[in-house]
Amino acid sequence: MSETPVSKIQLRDVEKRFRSARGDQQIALSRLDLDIKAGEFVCLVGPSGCGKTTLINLMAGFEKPTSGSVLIDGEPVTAPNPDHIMIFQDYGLYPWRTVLGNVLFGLQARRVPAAQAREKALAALEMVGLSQSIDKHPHELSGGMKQRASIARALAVEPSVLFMDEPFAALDAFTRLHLQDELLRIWTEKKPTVVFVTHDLDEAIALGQRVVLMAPQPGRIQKVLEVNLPHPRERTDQEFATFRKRLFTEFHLVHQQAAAVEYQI
Ligand SMILES: Nc1ncnc2c1ncn2[C@@H]1O[C@H](COP(=O)(O)OP(=O)(O)OP(=O)(O)O)[C@@H](O)[C@H]1O
Repeated sequence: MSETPVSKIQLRDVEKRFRSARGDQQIALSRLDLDIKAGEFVCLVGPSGCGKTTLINLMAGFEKPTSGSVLIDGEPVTAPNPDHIMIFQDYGLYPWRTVLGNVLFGLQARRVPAAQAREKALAALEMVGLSQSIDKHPHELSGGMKQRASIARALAVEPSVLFMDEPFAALDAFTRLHLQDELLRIWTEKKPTVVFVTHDLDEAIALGQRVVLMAPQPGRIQKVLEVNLPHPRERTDQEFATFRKRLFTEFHLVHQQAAAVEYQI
């Protein structure tokens, strides 16, 4: 597989409001600015309801901003783009297709000639370690294998951006660590731009070049931290522990502020 094209993402003064069931407006994201470099790996963290999913949905074109602009490579994002792939927590595999059939799907949709599509699909499956399971159906796979299949399906079409919304949240700790390492290996090799939402601060530190800490009410960026730790990042290293302490301290502050707003302390 060749190296993936990469894209840069710019958000300028982005606001997103939703109308609640009662009819009043809720500000999910307020006046948000963010620049993500081409080929960068950025993690979004923050307490529940701070707008992480809303933000990634805006970048992926599933939602439109109420005001402000979301640009990828200078073009406004107005709809989902086949070169910008979203990977969800629930895998999104077609149960009636085999693993290979699932990975072929996106290539067939792009009318890639059959032989070339098969070659690309097999290469992507090899990359995620699923070469032995290409004829299985999703119900025959473990959670980790399903998520690997969905990553292979995304990689096969060589996306310029990978959006990942808590992709490993449903997996056990061992599988999760393993897939984090695999994702990093693939990113190092292919270098797509990656935007990764997680609740797990350790996961964000292990993966991200930058960690974007968000705060709620209204959803906004509280702090952007550069993770200046070389790969592979050992979760037991002193530098990792030091960074973790910094991020947890910041996270704690966000929580305290959110609680103060909620309970009007
Ligand atoms: N379609 C919608 N209609 C109305 N309100 C919405 C909608 N989507 C999100 N919201 C609201 O916007 C805010 C941000 O939600 P969002 O799901 O983006 O947060 P999050 O940080 O991803 O939360 P979590 O970590 O719990 O997944 C929340 O208050 C949520 O209730």
